[in-house]
Amino acid sequence: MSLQKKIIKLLKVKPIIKPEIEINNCINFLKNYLLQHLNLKSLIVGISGGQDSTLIGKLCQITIEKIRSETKDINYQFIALRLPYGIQYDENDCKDALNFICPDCILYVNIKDAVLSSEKSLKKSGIIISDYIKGNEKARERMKVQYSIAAVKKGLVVGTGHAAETITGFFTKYGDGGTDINPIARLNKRQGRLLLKHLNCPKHLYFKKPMADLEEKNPQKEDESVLGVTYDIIDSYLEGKKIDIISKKIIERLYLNTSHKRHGPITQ
Ligand SMILES: Nc1ncnc2c1ncn2[C@@H]1O[C@H](COP(=O)(O)OP(=O)(O)OC[C@H]2O[C@@H]([n+]3cccc(C(=O)O)c3)[C@H](O)[C@@H]2O)[C@@H](O)[C@H]1O
Ligand SMILES: Nc1ncnc2c1ncn2[C@@H]1O[C@H](COP(=O)(O)OP(=O)(O)OP(=O)(O)O)[C@@H](O)[C@H]1O
Ligand SMILES: [Mg+2]
Repeated sequence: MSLQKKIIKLLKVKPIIKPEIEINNCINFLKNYLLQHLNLKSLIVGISGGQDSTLIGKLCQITIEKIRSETKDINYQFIALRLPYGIQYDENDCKDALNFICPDCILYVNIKDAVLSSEKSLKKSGIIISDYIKGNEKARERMKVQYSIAAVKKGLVVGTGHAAETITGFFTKYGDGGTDINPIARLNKRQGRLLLKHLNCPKHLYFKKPMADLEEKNPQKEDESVLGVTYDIIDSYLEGKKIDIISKKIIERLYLNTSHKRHGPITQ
């Protein structure tokens, strides 16, 4: 079996999807998990103003509304987290995403002081972190805040990771990769876009160029410029299509180099 076929099988990506079916699949997946674990009462997602968190935020809000209506238990809630590092460049997109999602609750925690404090403490021990490493610290600080809130609010941290990120390892280990449940893991980037379109999301949110926006020296750097390959090509690869040989090599190298990110800690 070719590596492409193995990856597709492992990540469970379908070549063609029906958005309404995938939306219901995600909602039922989240709903069933919550109803099987009655100690959990909330879903928690960091909302960045980007495509993935807009989709997951909307799916979580719909799920919670459904559970509330079926169980008559008003304690179930969706908590959208604003987690900027200082001032966010795409603040307006974030507001638009929240208007689209209409979350039960919005909490705002600025992660800048915590990240700077961590950088300062490391410096005192002689460890100087680069702008790139500091970017990963931001992602881990966001993870930490989400888990603090989950602990207080009986929550489940919902991940926004999808197959185009998983295959390339394009996430911070134990940062945005550190979550409890990932409803869109089997979708690629353009399939996520299809779901948002079906949910009547404002176009500018799902046509926005994907960006991690973690580096201070390169604000709003597009993911594709870091990856060296476009999401469109990654998506085609994941759908089993034939792509050009250079892109295939880039994707498969990224996949093989990041295998440690797709499982738990290495044991003997
Ligand atoms: N072979 C190996 N076996 C086991 N563990 C290994 C390992 N190699 C490194 N490691 C560990 O992994 C660490 C490196 O992993 P990590 O800390 O993740 O760091 P790294 O993979 O270098 O950086 C994360 C990348 O994801 C991008 N990102 C982050 C967040 C969000 C998004 C987004 O748009 O979605 C993208 C970010 O821009 C960056 O390019 C090492 O410090 C080491 O501890
Ligand atoms: N400023 C932020 N505020 C809150 N959460 C954030 C912020 N930045 C990143 N996150 C969280 O980290 C996740 C990973 O970031 P990522 O950039 O992959 O996704 P996105 O911004 O939702 O979509 P896109 O990939 O299209 O930019 C986000 O989905 C979100 O949950
Ligand atoms: Mg983003």
